[in-house]
Amino acid sequence: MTTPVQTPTRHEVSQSQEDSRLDDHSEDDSDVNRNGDVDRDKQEKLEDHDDHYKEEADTSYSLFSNPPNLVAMRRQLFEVKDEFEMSAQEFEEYFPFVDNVWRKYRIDQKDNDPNCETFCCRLRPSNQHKSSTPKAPAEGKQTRTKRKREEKTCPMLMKVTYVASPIKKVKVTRVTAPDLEHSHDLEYMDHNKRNTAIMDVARREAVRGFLPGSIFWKMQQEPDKMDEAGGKHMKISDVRNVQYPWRQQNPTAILKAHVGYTQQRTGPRQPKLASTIASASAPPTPNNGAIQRQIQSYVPFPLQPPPVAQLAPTPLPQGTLNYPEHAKEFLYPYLPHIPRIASQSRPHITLTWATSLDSRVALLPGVQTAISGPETKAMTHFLRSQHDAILIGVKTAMSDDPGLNCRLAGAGGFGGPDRAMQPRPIVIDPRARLHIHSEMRLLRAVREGKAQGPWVVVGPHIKLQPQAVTTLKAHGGEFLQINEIDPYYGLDWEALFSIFHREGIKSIMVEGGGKVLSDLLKPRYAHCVDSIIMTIAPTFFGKGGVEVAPDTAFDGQQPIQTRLANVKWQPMGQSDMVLCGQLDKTRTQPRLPGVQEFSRQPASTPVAPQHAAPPSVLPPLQQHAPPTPSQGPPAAQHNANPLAPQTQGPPPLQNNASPLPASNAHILPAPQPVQPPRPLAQINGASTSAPPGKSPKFRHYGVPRAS
Ligand SMILES: NC(=O)C1=CN([C@@H]2O[C@H](COP(=O)(O)OP(=O)(O)OC[C@H]3O[C@@H](n4cnc5c(N)ncnc54)[C@H](OP(=O)(O)O)[C@@H]3O)[C@@H](O)[C@H]2O)C=CC1
Ligand SMILES: Nc1nc(O)c(N)c(N[C@@H]2O[C@H](COP(=O)(O)O)[C@@H](O)[C@H]2O)n1
Repeated sequence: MTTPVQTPTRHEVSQSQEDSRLDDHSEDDSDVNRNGDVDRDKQEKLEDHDDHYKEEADTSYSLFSNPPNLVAMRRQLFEVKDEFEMSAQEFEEYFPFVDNVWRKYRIDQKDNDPNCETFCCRLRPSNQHKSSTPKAPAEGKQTRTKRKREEKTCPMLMKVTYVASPIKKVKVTRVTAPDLEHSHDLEYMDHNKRNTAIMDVARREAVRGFLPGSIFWKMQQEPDKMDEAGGKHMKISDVRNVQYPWRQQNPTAILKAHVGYTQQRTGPRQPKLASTIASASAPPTPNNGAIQRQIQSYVPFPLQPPPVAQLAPTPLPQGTLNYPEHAKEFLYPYLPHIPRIASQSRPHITLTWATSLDSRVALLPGVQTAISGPETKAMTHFLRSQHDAILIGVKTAMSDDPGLNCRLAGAGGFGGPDRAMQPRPIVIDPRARLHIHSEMRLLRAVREGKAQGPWVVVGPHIKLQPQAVTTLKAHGGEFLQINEIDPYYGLDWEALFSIFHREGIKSIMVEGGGKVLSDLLKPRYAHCVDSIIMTIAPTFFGKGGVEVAPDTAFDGQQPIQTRLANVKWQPMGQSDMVLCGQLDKTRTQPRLPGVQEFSRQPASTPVAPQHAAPPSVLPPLQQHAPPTPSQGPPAAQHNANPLAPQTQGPPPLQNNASPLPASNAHILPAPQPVQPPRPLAQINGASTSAPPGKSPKFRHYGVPRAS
């Protein structure tokens, strides 16, 4: 028998937290050049940088202390074929490995023998009344078990009799008839519920302040021990659950990583990048089990819906959407690209929303407003299927009561396998204002098997309602209490994204609302944002609508614009336009080239002094050379509506692997003959033709008003 691992004392825990804080060195993505290659110099610097990660000094120990013959003992305690005896100490050691199979069975008081305990299989139907609201799952149990349990029942009973002899021992006897078996195997129970012993392995590390991702990774380093202990189906969310009470007590603790975990995160920077990625799709080999599992857990949902043949023949729910194959090509360059994600320590971020022409996402605050037509709506659901998570602000959650799931044919709950293609909804709710109740659409969708449990991100020192915690957890959701929300400065998005990345979220689709999008459009977050996909509808909402607009930013004293690069436009449906692009991270153009062209002031023109732009604002004109015609795709591609019936095959596509066009030149009208520049005064509206002595009442643009 092995010695149980000592749980560290409170003092040891806090000491080790103090000793070993994990500095987060999120890299920006500029080390990956346009061809997707990692820049060598930058790579070397980053590798040096990584040496400064503070990890636990020695984490080379094993997390497991499995007793001998564990596989056989678990089997014996599961089947209870014949009566057998073991020492009471042994029973106490082995039983926690099978308590996901057995629970205590209440028998009548009169039959109660104080030396006997009866256990029934956890699938034995209970006589107690079942409440309609789901209960919080026991630690380590997956909520989806609930549905399976309703399908499967098992009558098995066993009895444990304590015998007082020189050494205390137990007699384990089957109560049910000898020919009666469990209606399921042991693996079925391991799949549905974790046993206490395997959860204790995670718990011991959790209370030492390790990151859930790191604990999970460390456990997977010993896959055989994990399997023999019944942990084959363990998930990172189990580790998070087991750490939850400790996190509540230690809200300010900065979690640390095991040696090797951070290297694993940054693994692709190491020379074996190509083979590591290749192994994600290779069949498992006997000696790469640990790596295989790890990579599988990081691979986002399948990028394509499963082939139709795999879909269940049952009728699809009402509202199931389809997005045609040929229309997807246009979006691919802007979607998460697994090898690229693997080379960065933050998730791929796509900002995507539907907007009016005056940049509003809703007619009024709190009013959910349909903007997208049916085709662009289906596109949104395709985008959802391509990301690990969807993120929204709490006001969107409160006003829209959204489902935030993927309703495309082939997604989990829409003809596809369990939760396939379903992203994790994430709500930013610093003050825990969202009322969590079982009838909200986010949770209803989970119960219907059509969504993942949502994560609600709250700020530090928030007292959570126990009922809200219970309800959320019962639906596979989580409250994530994080320090990266400051009540004054707001959220540190970069830090938050890096946390998500460590929690296994490798791509996030940010849907809104106005506040969240405006925040992420600020130049200071440009390095976190990979793509922008907007649906623009030909409508104005007016100034009372919910606006998406970053604050005006300055570079020194100069105002700077937030400009998109690598832009593609695509008409879609009756009247929508989809715009894809990336935030221009170079910020070399303080003004639109056209404005500079018009603003150039001929020496002879008199200019009203109050409207003259300070010359220093204007960089030299030649910096803005017009894009060469070869930079844009042919105009025909731009005009093709991908959702129009396909008569001659799909529209011409861009090669995903090639760099995106560097400008939006292809959407501009054909070049006009060059006109001599007009005087600045006309453009700025300081009409030089106002009657002498009178200042102009209105500003006029274009042709000066006749006096
Ligand atoms: N057309 C479209 O595509 C979409 C439209 N919408 C619409 O947008 C509207 C909601 O937008 P809006 O009112 O701007 O609200 P948001 O949904 O952006 O939520 C804003 C709230 O989220 C929290 N939050 C967001 N960002 C931060 C941050 N950086 N730091 C700290 N807290 C943050 C704050 O919560 P707290 O106040 O508690 O501090 C804040 O008030 C709805 O009407 C919805 O219908 C939404 C999504 C998409
Ligand atoms: N793509 C798009 N077009 C619109 O017209 C919209 N109003 C939105 N809104 C976003 O979608 C959420 C609703 O999602 P469910 O359909 O309930 O799953 C809403 O909350 C906004 O985030 N999007």
